[in-house]
Amino acid sequence: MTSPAGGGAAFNGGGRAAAPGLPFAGVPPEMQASVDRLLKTEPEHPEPEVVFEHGRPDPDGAGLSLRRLIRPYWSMVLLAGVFVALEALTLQAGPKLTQIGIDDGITARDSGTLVLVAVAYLVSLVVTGVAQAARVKVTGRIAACVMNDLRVRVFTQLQRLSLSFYTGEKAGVIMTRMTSDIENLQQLLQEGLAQFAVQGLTMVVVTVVLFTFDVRLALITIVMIVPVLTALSLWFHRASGKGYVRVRDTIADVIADLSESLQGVRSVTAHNRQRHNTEHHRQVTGKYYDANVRTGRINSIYTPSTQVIGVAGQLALLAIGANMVADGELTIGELVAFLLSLGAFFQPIQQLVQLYNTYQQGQSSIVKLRDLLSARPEVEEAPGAVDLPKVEGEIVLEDVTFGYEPDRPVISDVSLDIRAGETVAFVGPTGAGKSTLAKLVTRFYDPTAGRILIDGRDLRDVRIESLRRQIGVVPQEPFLFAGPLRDNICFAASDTSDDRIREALRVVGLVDVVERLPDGLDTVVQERGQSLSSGERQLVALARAFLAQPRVLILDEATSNLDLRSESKIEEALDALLEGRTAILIAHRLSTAMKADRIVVVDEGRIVEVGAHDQLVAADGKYTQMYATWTSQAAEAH
Ligand SMILES: Nc1ncnc2c1ncn2[C@@H]1O[C@H](COP(=O)(O)OP(=O)(O)OP(=O)(O)O)[C@@H](O)[C@H]1O
Repeated sequence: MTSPAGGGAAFNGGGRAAAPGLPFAGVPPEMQASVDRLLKTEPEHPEPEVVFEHGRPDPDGAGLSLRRLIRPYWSMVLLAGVFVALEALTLQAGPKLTQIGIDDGITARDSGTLVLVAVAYLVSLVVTGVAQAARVKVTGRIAACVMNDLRVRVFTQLQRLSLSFYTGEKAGVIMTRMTSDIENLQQLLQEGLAQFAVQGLTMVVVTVVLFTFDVRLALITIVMIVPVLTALSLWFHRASGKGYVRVRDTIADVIADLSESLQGVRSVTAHNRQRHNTEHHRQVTGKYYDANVRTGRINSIYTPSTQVIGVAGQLALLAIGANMVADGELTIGELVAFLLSLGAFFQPIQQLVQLYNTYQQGQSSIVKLRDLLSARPEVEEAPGAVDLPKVEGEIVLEDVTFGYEPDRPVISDVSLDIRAGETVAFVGPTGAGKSTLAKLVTRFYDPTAGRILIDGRDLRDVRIESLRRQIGVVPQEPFLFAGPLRDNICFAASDTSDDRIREALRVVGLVDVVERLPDGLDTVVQERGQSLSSGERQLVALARAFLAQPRVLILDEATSNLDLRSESKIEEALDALLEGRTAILIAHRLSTAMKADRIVVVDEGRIVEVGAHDQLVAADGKYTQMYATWTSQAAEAH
């Protein structure tokens, strides 16, 4: 489960000398000893179990709870418990030792006892300090382990969920699950729970100590102070509980707004929306500010009030106790010890109430995370799903109906046979449902009625991974990841040789572009591929598809951002790419559609015409009109 040291493997060169001219090729021998020493001090990083399978949802997502999260680390929890008990006990030795020091040392003029008490006091302080340090270390380790497990689980779940989840939930809100919700839990595990135990135990110990000093004084304390303190604490608990819910909700809004404006930065700049966005963000952060001020105000009332009650109580008890000392019912040492313990009695009450809020925040984060981890992907792999063997590529749609919202179908009763190796173009007006049909074929969504077959097998009966391996998609706006261009090109086939990459570059006409880049294939592409033009990004996506060699290819306006020269340059590449494969082209330009064996005209979610270009032009239907408009526009442009 554990590896010797994080990142150690990269440095275990056994003192190999750096190759000349390559300063970072290895660790220089004179530094190896220091590196080994450093690695020994590195903490062990447990390897979280990474299991990703479409058909295996999070096994414990619906039952997520604090208890289950810490259960794998029970031995560390036990150890922390021992340190907590030790800390709570030794903390309370002080007042008792003070009493002995005063009564048996100072009053009795016994310097030996006084020295002994002083030494014992020192030892108790050292033990408290050591126990505290050990407890913090162990709880810190537990929190780090649990958080690491949880982060991997949440990320794996996010990879598993279907596209519908991402259209229904704001990216920023999903981010808060990974940031503030997990951080809340971290705080709870690292300090909260242990403090809860320390303070709880302290209260019990102090109550017992107060009663052993003097039963009457202890009873007076409980009758006089506890009801007032309880009432105040109940108010605080309710008020701050509400306050923290507001804080949590408003921070989610702040992150959501920030993430959206970062993603839409181009549109914001182009439409001069900066001022509007700044004002909007000010309002959103204003609500967060208000929520924080509110909780601050509640804290500012509670903490000093409890202190005033504490001091008033101590004063009253000092007066009562002084009388008892005068009457000879109590020694001075006992009174001082009682008053000291009284101080330690108020603090845990105050802290416990505040900690309860940390606990509540952690619990509400657990609820949110549980919702996320127990969400079932809308496109779910059937338990008996089988690996799809290498397909010929025949695709059949049988009476397919689908709507993103169940009561608003965007595809109605569509039936279509696409032969293996055939190229079919989907054309039709904006919003007709062309891309939706393509998404159904790749099983990004499942039809609400009807079925889709590939080589005679229902898509729902095959394993999703084996299906997607054989279906390549080149989207209109391909996404490039921050990192070397090479990795982006080999996205679907990571162990591709440089020769194959070069061939792909040549075929799609990217050679010139790569040659112009400062580091060629190793040039680092910025996030989302912002440092490349949109046409170049489309070429990268075509190269990806070329390397993946899928049996079925879906090109969603895949060449729409290329100029005519580039498009004609890759025409041959496209022919090579489509050769022998089943292909679906979603086309706005009829010049692209004309390349297809058959054209499918989609309108308002239905197929209205199917046929070869010449047939459809002659049919005097929807396509004839589209073609007439297109030719007249082309003539005008000419
Ligand atoms: N995620 C979604 N949630 C809800 N409705 C959606 C979603 N995606 C698309 N739609 C709706 O479904 C309908 C079909 O959209 P689709 O993207 O398939 O059209 P299209 O024919 O590909 O259009 P275009 O040519 O403009 O790309 C549209 O009315 C659209 O508003």
